[in-house]
Amino acid sequence: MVGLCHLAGVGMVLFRRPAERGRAGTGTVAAPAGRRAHAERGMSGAIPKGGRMSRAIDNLILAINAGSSSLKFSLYRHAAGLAAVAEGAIDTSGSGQLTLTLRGGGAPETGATSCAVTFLTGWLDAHFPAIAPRAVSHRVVSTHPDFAAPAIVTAGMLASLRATSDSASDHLPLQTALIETLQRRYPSALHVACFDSGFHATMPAAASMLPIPRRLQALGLKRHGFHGISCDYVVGELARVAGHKAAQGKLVVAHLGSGSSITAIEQGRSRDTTMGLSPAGGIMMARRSGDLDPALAWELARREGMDADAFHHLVNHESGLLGVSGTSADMRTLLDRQATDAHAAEAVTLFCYHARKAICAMAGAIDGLDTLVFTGGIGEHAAPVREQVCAGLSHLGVVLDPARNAAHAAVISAPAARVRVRVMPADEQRMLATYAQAHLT
Ligand SMILES: Nc1ncnc2c1ncn2[C@@H]1O[C@H](COP(=O)(O)OP(=O)(O)O)[C@@H](O)[C@H]1O
Ligand SMILES: CC(=O)OP(=O)(O)O
Ligand SMILES: [Mg+2]
Repeated sequence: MVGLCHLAGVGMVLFRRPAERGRAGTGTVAAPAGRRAHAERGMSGAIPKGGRMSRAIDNLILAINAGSSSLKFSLYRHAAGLAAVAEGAIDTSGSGQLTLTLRGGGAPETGATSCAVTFLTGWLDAHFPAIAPRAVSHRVVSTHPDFAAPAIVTAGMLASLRATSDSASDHLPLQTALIETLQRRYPSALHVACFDSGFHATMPAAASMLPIPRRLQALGLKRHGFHGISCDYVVGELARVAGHKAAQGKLVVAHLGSGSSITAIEQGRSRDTTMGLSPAGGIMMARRSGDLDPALAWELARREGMDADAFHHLVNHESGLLGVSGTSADMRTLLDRQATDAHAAEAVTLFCYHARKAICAMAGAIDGLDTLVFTGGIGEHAAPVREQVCAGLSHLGVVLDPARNAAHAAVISAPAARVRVRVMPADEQRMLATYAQAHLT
């Protein structure tokens, strides 16, 4: 399930190598920063013909987003706005070779290495050998109590992140390795850590408290939430495309990807979200179970002698779409197979049902719903999933326009529907770069 890659000076670094049958896949933050990400959108660039940018470019920001099934990166030139110079993603989900796909098309490049960090740095060296970015902005999935707002990376911060990396085992080992490697590669750059939970610091106590004894709460055990950088981006993007009033309204964001969560946002602030203490909580995901009956840990300990580490592995790596289908964690594969494979069909049905119930719960948290946004790899690309999720939400005022949904239109709700349903591409990298800009000026 898990591979190790050795990086000079970094030691053994974890990266995911799931043993999966089936096909490998392909690809308290200050609100003003969110608004800037959208106001300053510049031209979308591309690497030059011949594939190599030999001259030095000034004013670059590199944004690094290591998710649980992909390592996404964007290189921006920042001046008045953020102009993308190169954007891509390394697919880390499959059991085969790593592939890198540039945003905007082109054939995927295959890595000569099975280590995503080495592949990325090698690619950057090959295509942008002379650059010295002013900032490198890193997405960090951590629940460490000391970190919420984007901050300059320090040695102390890195040590704390490393010490707690098991709490987000799909993300933090790779993310800390990336910080260390890129610090060495770009020593003159400002390295900024952007915390995925920071956006959720505005959740009220009713949403963030766990109903456990106060003595345990005093240890800092609480619901943190994740995908906050994605949510912050969505709020800013909604303001840009639909106006301030829509962005300040009652908004539910369904970030459906390898990790999936549903978030309730009002007046641009997080009010509740499905992921909690860890990214394994909330709705069913690719390999994560989401919320379970608490008695399950006790039952498995009693019946199978399962210990804490085995339970942690079960709920993080063997469950979700993979566990229910028995064959694949990739929604594309399951949709392809559902007509002929009952377990694949059941996995899709369960995923959509969990997402639908969670949308109702999140609308309950903010007493209504004006806008529902689908984002993330599944949310952006899987029309049948959006259709199944929204079926049964008409009581909230959600009614899809089937043709618009099939076409992945920006607005997929029926014109007369009370709730506006949107599809928005996730762009955590642009948000990361915007946070870094705030540290440069
Ligand atoms: N066309 C598609 N149809 C259905 N699912 C898709 C499609 N494209 C991507 N996905 C799903 O999106 C997931 C990746 O989502 P993403 O948000 O990029 O994940 P992460 O950020 O966790 O790496 C893939 O595992 C795949 O299941
Ligand atoms: C928090 C989380 O699950 O992130 P991702 O979906 O990028 O893996
Ligand atoms: Mg992601």
